Amino acid sequence: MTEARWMKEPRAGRRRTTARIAGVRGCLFPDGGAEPVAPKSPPPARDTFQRLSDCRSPAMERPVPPPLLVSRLLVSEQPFEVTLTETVLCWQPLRPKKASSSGTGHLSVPVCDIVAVCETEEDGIGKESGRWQKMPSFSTDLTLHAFTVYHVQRSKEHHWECNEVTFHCSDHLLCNQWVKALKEQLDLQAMRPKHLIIFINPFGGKRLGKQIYDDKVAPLFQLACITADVIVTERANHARDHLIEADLEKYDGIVSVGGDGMFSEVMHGLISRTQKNSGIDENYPTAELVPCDLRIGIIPAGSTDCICYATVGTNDPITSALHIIIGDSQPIDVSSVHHKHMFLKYSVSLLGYGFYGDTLIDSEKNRWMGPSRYNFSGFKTFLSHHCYEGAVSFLPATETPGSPRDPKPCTAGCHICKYSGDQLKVSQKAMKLKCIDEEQQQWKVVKGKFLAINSTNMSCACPKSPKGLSPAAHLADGTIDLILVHKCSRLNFLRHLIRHTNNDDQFDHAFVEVHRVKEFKFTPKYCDEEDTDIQDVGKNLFGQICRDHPSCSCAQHQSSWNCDGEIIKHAAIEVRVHCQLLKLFVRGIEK
Ligand SMILES: Nc1ncnc2c1ncn2[C@@H]1O[C@H](COP(=O)(O)OP(=O)(O)OP(=O)(O)O)[C@@H](O)[C@H]1O
Repeated sequence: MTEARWMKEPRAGRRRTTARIAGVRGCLFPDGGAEPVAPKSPPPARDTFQRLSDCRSPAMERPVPPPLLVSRLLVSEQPFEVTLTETVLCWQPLRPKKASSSGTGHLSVPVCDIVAVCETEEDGIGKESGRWQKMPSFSTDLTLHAFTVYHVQRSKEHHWECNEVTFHCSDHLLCNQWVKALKEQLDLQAMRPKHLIIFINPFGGKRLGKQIYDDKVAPLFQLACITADVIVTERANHARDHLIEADLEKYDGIVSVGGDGMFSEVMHGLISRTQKNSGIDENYPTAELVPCDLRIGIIPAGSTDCICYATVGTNDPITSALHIIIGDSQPIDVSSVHHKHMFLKYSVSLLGYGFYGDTLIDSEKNRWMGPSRYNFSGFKTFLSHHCYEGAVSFLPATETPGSPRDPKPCTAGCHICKYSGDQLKVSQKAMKLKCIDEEQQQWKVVKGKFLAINSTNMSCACPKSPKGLSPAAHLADGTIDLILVHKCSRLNFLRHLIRHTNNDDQFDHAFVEVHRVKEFKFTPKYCDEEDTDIQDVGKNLFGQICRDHPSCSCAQHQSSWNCDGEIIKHAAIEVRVHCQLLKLFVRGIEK
């Protein structure tokens, strides 16, 4: 790996806020201007939850660590006292009034938010203007010594940008000392990936995946010295098949460039590979799946990018690339879907029968329309107003704090997810020891005619529905929010759908019920002929309900399940959540 040195042209994804400077002021410390660096042993790797508390307010919440380096350097032609500790780089103006007009804006950056540090080549010629810049009178040397720190800058609506600040030093030795000290601190950020495998779907969304990666993401990875094996997919399931066979030992993470379907493919490859390595049979519905070690990053380049939006708060490729670079890590729950004793799919966002299943089936016929196919097919499905008769059996999540009606959403560092993750692991072990039979737990059954049956593992927020289908769903608490929309008039259903796009409570309707569950099963009233055992279950559940009532508008046929944007043909399914099975290069939505 070579260090990236490409600071001549400002590129997409990096914002330069500091003015070029043309002079240096002598340092006050006799040994070249820097206080000595005390050698430290590396801190243990910490997950995003722990590192978030470091980043929030290092000075207020914990004792201030001793400085590793202190120097007087120039930033935007103004003298600053610059201090580096294990957790923060800060620069205090020595002439505060002038500093406020210098435009630097940022006076400290947590070390965990630093993307890269590079020595900057300066020769007294303003590289942007091409003209000589005004030199301060004390400068005797036209060759300047500077280094640039690239760091995460929060922008509006959860967007992150890569900002940069350039520090000018009196001599090369001091400059080297700073670059070395900063790089040493970056090397201690043990959660950061160094080598990635990247899959790009060239046909997802508006077919811009390759361009988005080349223009916005690759330069940032290069800056952060992240190397990558890039595979542009040539067919559907290319990424999944590759992951099942490839040597994954050499990678620190996997990146999916595309939409939710592409992410789903990568996720299936990784989960199946992990189970294969551990000798777990995915077809066994109650198998305890083994959590995946590698994290997955999502560079949004699809039509909806719901999974990215619901875990980051925006679908912006640069923001996602920066979360990958700084090594964020957020566990997420995954549901497994089985039909009888056959594994069908995994799901992390929406599993929807009826309205969302029918919309997906129709939208697949209209792929040529691009992302607008979802609006078109959604409208058609709404007009058709099909409802489907069946029975939903579910196991309520009783040990988990929180409810789908909570006013507060799951955010970065969520205590419920952390607590629930720990608790569920303990209770799973206890369950194994005591051999508690699931039959002993309290299953509930809801029979009826449904316009939609939706199960969500996360809020499922997306630009069209900023709060999502289940605004209080948690990313990693080991539960599913099960939303049952019973048969109602078109107008009422429209009212319910509209509430997904505004701040009104979409569950506050008599025909909508929502449950937080660990498992559920759906048995349609009308089954395929080969599903004889499901027909038997159906006979027990339904008797003669509705059989001779064509006017009730129940479709005699079945709908399909929309599983994270992929179609599942079987209507009768069993779904079970696996707490924190997967990790993403995100931190959840920041407050
Ligand atoms: N080279 C390829 N040719 C055809 N299909 C591909 C290729 N690579 C991946 N796919 C498949 O394309 C499907 C859709 O991709 P993707 O999710 O990236 O875009 P999208 O459907 O437009 O976005 P979203 O899922 O967010 O709505 C995925 O199921 C994936 O398996």
